Amino acid sequence: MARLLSIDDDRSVHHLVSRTLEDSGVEVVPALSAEAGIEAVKAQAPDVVLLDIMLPDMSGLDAFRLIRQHDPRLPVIIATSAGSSENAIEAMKLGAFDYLTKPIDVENLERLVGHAIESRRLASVPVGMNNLTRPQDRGDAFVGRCESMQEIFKSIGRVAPQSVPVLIRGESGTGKELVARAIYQHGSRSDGPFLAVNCAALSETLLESELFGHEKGAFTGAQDRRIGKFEQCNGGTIFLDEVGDMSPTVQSKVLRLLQQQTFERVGGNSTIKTDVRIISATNRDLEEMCDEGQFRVDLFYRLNGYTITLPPLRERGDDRVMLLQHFLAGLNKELNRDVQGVAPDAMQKLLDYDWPGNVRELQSVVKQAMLHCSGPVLMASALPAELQSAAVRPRAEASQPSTNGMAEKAGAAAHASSEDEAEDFAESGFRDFIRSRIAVGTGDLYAETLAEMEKELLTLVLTHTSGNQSEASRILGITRGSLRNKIRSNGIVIGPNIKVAQ
Ligand SMILES: Nc1ncnc2c1ncn2[C@@H]1O[C@H](COP(=O)(O)OP(=O)(O)OP(=O)(O)O)[C@@H](O)[C@H]1O
Repeated sequence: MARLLSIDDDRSVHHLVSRTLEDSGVEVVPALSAEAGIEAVKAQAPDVVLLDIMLPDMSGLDAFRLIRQHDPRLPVIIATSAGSSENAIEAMKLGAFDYLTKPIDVENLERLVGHAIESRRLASVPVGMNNLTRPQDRGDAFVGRCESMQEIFKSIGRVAPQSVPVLIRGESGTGKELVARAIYQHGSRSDGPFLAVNCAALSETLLESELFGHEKGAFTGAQDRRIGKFEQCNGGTIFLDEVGDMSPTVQSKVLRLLQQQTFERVGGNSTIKTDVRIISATNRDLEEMCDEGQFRVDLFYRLNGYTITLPPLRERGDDRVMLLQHFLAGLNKELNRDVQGVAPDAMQKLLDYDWPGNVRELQSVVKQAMLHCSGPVLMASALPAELQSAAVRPRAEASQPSTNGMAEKAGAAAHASSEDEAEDFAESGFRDFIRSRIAVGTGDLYAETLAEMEKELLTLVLTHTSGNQSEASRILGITRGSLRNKIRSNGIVIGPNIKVAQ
């Protein structure tokens, strides 16, 4: 659960903030003075601070400086009354996350707190580049053992300590944001801020103002001066995601910033200097965009001080099985489940699929499948429709996992179809099934046997009760709801004959 520390001498503000954030699952810790707030920063490890600029015992700006000394990455949102926005702007220049004017607009508060918590995650949750699946570890594991991912990890290590701009390329969902965070965390600016901006998520005007700030009255709705991310991020690292989506105006301002580290706020005359490292990412073909005049060639070369290109998931061989196990372990914890393995036919479908959405899609498929199946084994019938209908690629073309380590389990499973196994199990019985799986070199026998036993058990009992589910649930000693889920997840069809759908 995320935690917000609200530092304000007005109790009604704490009340309002708690009520507003109740449904977002954010815990609110109140502090009535700057001193109490600074103590709470140390003792309670909040993820975000809402700091009133007018406090009884200290100026908000001084309190902000002390908070920064303790935790330079903690996002602080300044709350200011109308007329005292100059102080808030000053705090923004010093690196505050954003500011709100009182009376607090609850929608704005909710939005800003959401952004701040996400920003805290990006900057502070460590990205562990190791091959071990240890869901108990704090942080996000960056899983990859195949050669191309090992090269990526080396590249991150090589480029992180230098201040050169890095361009991260790769299809959607391949882990570009993880790479950006790893570069920041392993770099020489890791004590400075890390701010991420998605260039595709904002209109041209809003993106320009988000990056460079604006002066009061620069455009309709610009009621106050606003400090942009480049100014706020002085001394830090900025992550420009979807950089191919910047308009020509923004492109030329970013180019100048890269060349001279200077810019002007929108509607402003004074030139501002900033020292920011730029990491950018895209899944677009920037060379083609340059050829077509949609992206500035000089900007492309500037951003591209060093390139890291992530391979698509379908080309990562054994890593697919490792990632699958990694997500299963994490989701078991998150969903309070105990799924221990993947049925052979489900594994085959997972390996045959092309994964256009890459690692993000795999993560979401595993979650959906876990929500659909109730047993200890992830069954093929629980997989979403796109995997059920995916054309099976010829084995020689598909990048199949090798037959050692984790992948052996899936590799072995690939040698026998689910129908063969079901028949084996029914006709030759339990022992023969186990012997035959050992003979083909399985490394996942526990899960395979439980999966087959569950299908067999349900089919036999439902046949005995002629499809009567109340009677079957009584015999099995499980609730009717649980039986219904198991029937669905095992693909059991109740008709004149009780059978497992093929
Ligand atoms: N190698 C990996 N190990 C563990 N998790 C990964 C790996 N690669 C990606 N992920 C996870 O997959 C999800 C998508 O990754 P990420 O957001 O970094 O991709 P992206 O390339 O930036 O996507 P997009 O192009 O859509 O912005 C995240 O939840 C991330 O933690």
